[in-house]
Amino acid sequence: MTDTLDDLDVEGTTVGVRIDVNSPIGDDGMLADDARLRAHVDTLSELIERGGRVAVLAHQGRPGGDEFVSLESHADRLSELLSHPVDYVDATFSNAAREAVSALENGDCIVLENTRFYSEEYMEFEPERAARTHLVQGLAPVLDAYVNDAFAAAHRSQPSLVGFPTVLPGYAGRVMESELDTLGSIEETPEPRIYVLGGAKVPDSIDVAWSVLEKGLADHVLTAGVVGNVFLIADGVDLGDASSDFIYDQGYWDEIDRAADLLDAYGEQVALPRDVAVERDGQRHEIGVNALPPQDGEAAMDIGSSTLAYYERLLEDAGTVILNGPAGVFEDEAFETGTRELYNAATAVEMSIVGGGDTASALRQLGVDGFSHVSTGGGAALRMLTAEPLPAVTALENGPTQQQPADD
Ligand SMILES: Nc1ncnc2c1ncn2[C@@H]1O[C@H](COP(=O)(O)OP(=O)(O)OP(=O)(O)O)[C@@H](O)[C@H]1O
Ligand SMILES: O=C(O)[C@H](O)COP(=O)(O)O
Repeated sequence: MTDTLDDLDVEGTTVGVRIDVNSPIGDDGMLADDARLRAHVDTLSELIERGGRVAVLAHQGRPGGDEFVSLESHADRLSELLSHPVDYVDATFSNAAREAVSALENGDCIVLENTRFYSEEYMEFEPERAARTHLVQGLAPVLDAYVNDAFAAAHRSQPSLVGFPTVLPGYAGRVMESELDTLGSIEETPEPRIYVLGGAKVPDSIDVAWSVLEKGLADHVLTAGVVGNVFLIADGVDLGDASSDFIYDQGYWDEIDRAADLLDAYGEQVALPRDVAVERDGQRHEIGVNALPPQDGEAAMDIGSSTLAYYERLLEDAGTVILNGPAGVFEDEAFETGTRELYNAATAVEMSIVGGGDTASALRQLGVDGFSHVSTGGGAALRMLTAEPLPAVTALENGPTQQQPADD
């Protein structure tokens, strides 16, 4: 169990708060979607209202990527969402950062620079080593406590996530607390338990499928999206050149053998699409698996209505459903049906849990809601849903094992 904000004496305490606001960025280099910022409003408002001195730490994008930008527009948007001034400081652990943090008064909030502007932050370390990085050694001396609210990054063993709680008392923020409460007790959720694996991250999904079937966590795994296409090919279905080329181009060709091995081991429990939707004459056209391959150039873009009916029947008996990844190319109106209908059917299950950032935005776009829990995390949620520990949570649970570096 980790301590939470209920265990922290906030007033007058200088708190480093790690949040996950890794978001889509527009062509102008500015924040294009604020969903992840909204998620942290409760934690930050509570710390501000309780008189904390709040220094926010977060990453944005990956080095070299288009979304690797500063957190200045995030700070502006946070200020609007919190209805409270939030200053931006373009430093993370230098003298300038330390001075800004030391100057905080009760109820003040600042956002420090993108942690990944600093190279060690993009590496994974054991917590003790992470605690010796420049970021932690530079900033920890001016902090009294560390709050981790960045559930969506908790599968990364990076300095801002595992280093600070190794030298400072650590607490789970409200997002982290709610995610751990729901996803941490997956073994106790009502059975039968069904995992629906769609989307495009085929290797991750196959890892999850193996893990939950081996551990006896899943009664059934339903496949959809690119994941479903890979399983169909593994089952000997000819999906045609367009879908096969797509899978090959994504570097997922070897996954077909892994999917085939999984079908050999757990075929009874793994459900495959019975039909797919392609684009023909500018319209959605459904083809039964027995009538495949499609015509030249046609790709399987969604699951079809027979698959939906089949999956809906399986979901009727489920106690818990865990879903990750859209069932098709939901961005295209002709191929959003599978995702909308399947996820709608899932909301009727006693316990319905959704993981994945793209999935959450697909559901917002399609207007589907009513789930028991929509996770803020993609990779982190998947890892928890297979009952695997998250390094950042383990570091919080273990508590400080090293002395806080001194401010000299
Ligand atoms: N049949 C298909 N062919 C091609 N692309 C597909 C197909 N089905 C789904 N997709 C694509 O999968 C993408 C989303 O998959 P992804 O695995 O990234 O979702 P996610 O797990 O919610 O994401 P994350 O956790 O990274 O936020 C969408 O862009 C969608 O268009
Ligand atoms: O968006 C995410 O899944 C988290 O912020 C982690 O980002 P990363 O995959 O770049 O480490």
